[in-house]
Amino acid sequence: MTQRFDRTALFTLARDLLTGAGLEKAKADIVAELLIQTDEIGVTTHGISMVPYYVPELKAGNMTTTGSHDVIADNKVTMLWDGNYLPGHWVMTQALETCMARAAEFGMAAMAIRRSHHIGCLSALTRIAAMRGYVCYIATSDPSGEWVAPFGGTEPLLTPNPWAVGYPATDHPVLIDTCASITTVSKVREHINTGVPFAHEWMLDNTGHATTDPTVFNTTPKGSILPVGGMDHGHKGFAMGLMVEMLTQALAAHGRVEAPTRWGANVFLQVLDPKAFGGLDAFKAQTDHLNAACRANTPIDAARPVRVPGDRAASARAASASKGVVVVDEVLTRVAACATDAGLTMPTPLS
Ligand SMILES: NC(=O)c1ccc[n+]([C@@H]2O[C@H](COP(=O)([O-])OP(=O)(O)OC[C@H]3O[C@@H](n4cnc5c(N)ncnc54)[C@H](O)[C@@H]3O)[C@@H](O)[C@H]2O)c1
Ligand SMILES: O=C(O)C[C@H](O)C(=O)O
Repeated sequence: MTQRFDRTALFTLARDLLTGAGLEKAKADIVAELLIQTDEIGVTTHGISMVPYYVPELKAGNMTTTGSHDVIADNKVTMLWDGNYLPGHWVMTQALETCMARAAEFGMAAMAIRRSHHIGCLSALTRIAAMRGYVCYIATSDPSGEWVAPFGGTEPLLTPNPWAVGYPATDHPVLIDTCASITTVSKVREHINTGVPFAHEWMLDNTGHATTDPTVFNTTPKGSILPVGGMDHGHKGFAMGLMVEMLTQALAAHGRVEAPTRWGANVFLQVLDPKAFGGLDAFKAQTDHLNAACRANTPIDAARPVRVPGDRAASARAASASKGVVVVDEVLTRVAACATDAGLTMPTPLS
């Protein structure tokens, strides 16, 4: 079940919950704005859903409430930052602005970031650069997290390790955003909270059997999420997961070697300026052509035409603007409990 809410009311609630837990207002404005934009593009697991997870982090001092990142290295086109466990959405807005400015000057820029806090939905971030005419790649891992076993193994060792590419097209950006595992930790938590098994065998129990049961996360020893490709060709998801850990931790010279125990995010960000290659118009001519050919492809099921990544985000944004922002019941229950704890009133649903 879902309900729709006014975006300003949801933004205000998210911002007030974050400032109430100690985050300085300028940063809370940015985090809350990006969380609501995430809900607006239909990624309900990583929108306002994250606030009840961030609040205890802020209160415990695990998510830093004030201050800035440190620049560890700056070679103009390549950079390394330390995020000091500041809110990932804030760190990423600073990193994106820096990389877009460098890409405008040099054609491309890449940055590794160590010790940010969680950066949320990657396509909400790549979309910022794609809307401004850039190609943007973002990958993230958490060197303190162990949720996904290497293919052929049974012990969780990696994180879901999402990577995303956003790039311009005429109608709306293409937003590819996918984990190296079949699903996310947040989705597993949602299924545990609602008691609903997965429709397919997306999990691996601690004896190496594929299962629909999300609660294998809670066994001792712990089960895990299967890599993309599952039991059949999970070597592909494992390969993607290794790539993301390398880009985000080896380039950041910080990762599992240091064995951090604090929830965090290492990031790799790359921005390319099509103007420094064949030009933005020529770029869009190619992406528009391929997108149109994909959408025109004869579908297996006429009721489910081919969609290009980013199409659903665009239609969800349009529906959010006209009808309000969707919040799923599982999220609403946790956000309402968080609001009650903070002495805040929940907004009234629109429908
Ligand atoms: N910050 C973090 O640590 C972290 C970790 C894991 C995931 N996440 C976020 O969680 C979100 C969900 O990740 P996910 O891997 O479950 O994504 P997903 O499986 O829902 O989608 C993966 C990709 O497939 C596309 N897609 C989905 N259905 C499609 C269809 N029928 N046709 C064409 N394209 C389709 C989506 O647009 C997306 O590009 C992402 O936004 C990700 O950034 C964040
Ligand atoms: O929530 C996390 O701990 C990581 C990530 O956002 C996920 O959902 O997998």
